[in-house]
Amino acid sequence: MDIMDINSNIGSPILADSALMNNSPRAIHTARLPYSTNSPTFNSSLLKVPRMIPEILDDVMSSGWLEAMKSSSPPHSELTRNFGSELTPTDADIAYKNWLLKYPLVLSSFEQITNSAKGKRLALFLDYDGTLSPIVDNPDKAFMSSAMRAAVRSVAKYFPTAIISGRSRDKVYKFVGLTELYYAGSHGMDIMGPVRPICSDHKNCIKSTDEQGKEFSLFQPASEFLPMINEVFRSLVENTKDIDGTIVENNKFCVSVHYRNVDEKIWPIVAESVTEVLKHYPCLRLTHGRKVLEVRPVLSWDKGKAVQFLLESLGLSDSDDVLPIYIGDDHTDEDAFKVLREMNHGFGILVSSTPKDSSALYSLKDPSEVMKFLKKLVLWKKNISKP
Ligand SMILES: O=P(O)(O)OC[C@H]1O[C@H](O[C@H]2O[C@H](CO)[C@@H](O)[C@H](O)[C@H]2O)[C@H](O)[C@@H](O)[C@@H]1O
Repeated sequence: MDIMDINSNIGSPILADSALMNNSPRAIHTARLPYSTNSPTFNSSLLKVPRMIPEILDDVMSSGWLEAMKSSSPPHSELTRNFGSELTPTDADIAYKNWLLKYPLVLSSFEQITNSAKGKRLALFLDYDGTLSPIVDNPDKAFMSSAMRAAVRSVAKYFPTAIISGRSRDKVYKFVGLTELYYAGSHGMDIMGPVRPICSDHKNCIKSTDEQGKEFSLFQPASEFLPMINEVFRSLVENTKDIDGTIVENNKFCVSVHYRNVDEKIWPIVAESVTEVLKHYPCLRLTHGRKVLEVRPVLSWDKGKAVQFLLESLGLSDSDDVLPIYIGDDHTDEDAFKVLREMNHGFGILVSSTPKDSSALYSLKDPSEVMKFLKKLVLWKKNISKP
C-alpha cells in the first residue's frame, strides 16, 4: 500500500476489520457495534455505521466476550515457568517447544537474521508493555529497567528506532525517556516522527518543534475523536467505579479498561458495563489486549499503518535495501506483523512464553530476551562497521 492509500483511508474511517470475515469471538466484539448518541462537537459524517440488533448484542454478551477476556493473557505461573529446569516437562512445556518450531527463537536464529540484513538498512519498531517492560498489576508502575533503557539507547545510535504503543504518546515517552527515538502512541494514532514532505500530504499532520527546538512532524489521524474519547473515558470511569480492581486509563485517542485486578467471577460485569457505555457510541469499537478492553475509534488505522507511515517518513519505504523489524507481544502488534509479512519486507518478532497464533516470523520469550536481542544487534553492527 502506498501513502496515497493510507491517506484515502483517513477520509473513510469506517474500519474494514479482517476479523469481520470470520466467526471468532474477537470478530464479534470488534465488528458488531452498539449504537446511538453522538457528541455535539463531532463530525457526523463519521457516524454512518449500521445499527446492531438487540439479539446480536445478547449473543455478544453471553458468549464471545468472556472467552476473549479469559484468553487475553497467560497466567503468571505460565509466564514464570523455567523451561530449562530438570523437572518433568509438562504438556504446556511440550506445546511451547513444538510451537518454537513454527516461531523460532530469534536469538538462536541470529546468524540467519544477520545474513539477510547484510547490506541493508535496519529499522526497529518496538512495542512497550510486555516487550520493553514486564507485565505488572499496576499499569502506572510498568517501568522499564535502566539496563533495558541503555540497550534501547544504544540500538537507536545505529538504527532508526520507534516505539509504537497503545498508551498515550506522552505517557510512553515518560516511561522510556529517550529523545533519540520516534514515538507513536494510542496504537499508532498519535505519531511524532521526522519532518519529511510526507506530512504535507496528510490531513491531520502538522510540523512542530520540541522543547529543544528540534523540528518534528505530528500526525494524529483520529484527532476528531478527541472530545468523544474524553466523554467516553468519563462515562467508563463512572460506570465501573463500583467494580473492585477495575482501572480505566485515558490513552488520548483510545481508552483502556483494565480487569487484571478484578475477581474473574465478575468479569462479565466489567464487560457489561463497557458495553452499556459503548452502545451510545457507534463510532467506537473494542479490541482486546492483555487483561484489558481497549476502546478506540472505528478508523482504518492501527500499528501496521503507523509502521508504514514511519517508514515513509524516514525515507525507508519501497526500497529493497531496508529491513524493518517489529517486536511486540500483543494482539494489536499483529497488525504490524501482518503489514511486514504482506509487504514481504522485514519481519515481526512475537514476545511470548506460551503458544499463540501469530503473523510474526520469530519469537522471544520475554523482555529480558528482547534486551539480549537488541544488544546482539548492536554488537553485530559494531563488528561489521569496523575498518
Ligand atoms: O501497545 P503496548 O505498549 O503494549 O500497550 C498496550 C497496553 O499496555 C498496558 O497494559 C498492559 O500492561 C500493564 C502493565 O504491565 C498491565 O497491568 C495490563 O494488564 C496490560 O494490559 C497499558 O496500561 C494499556 O493502556 C495499553 O493499551
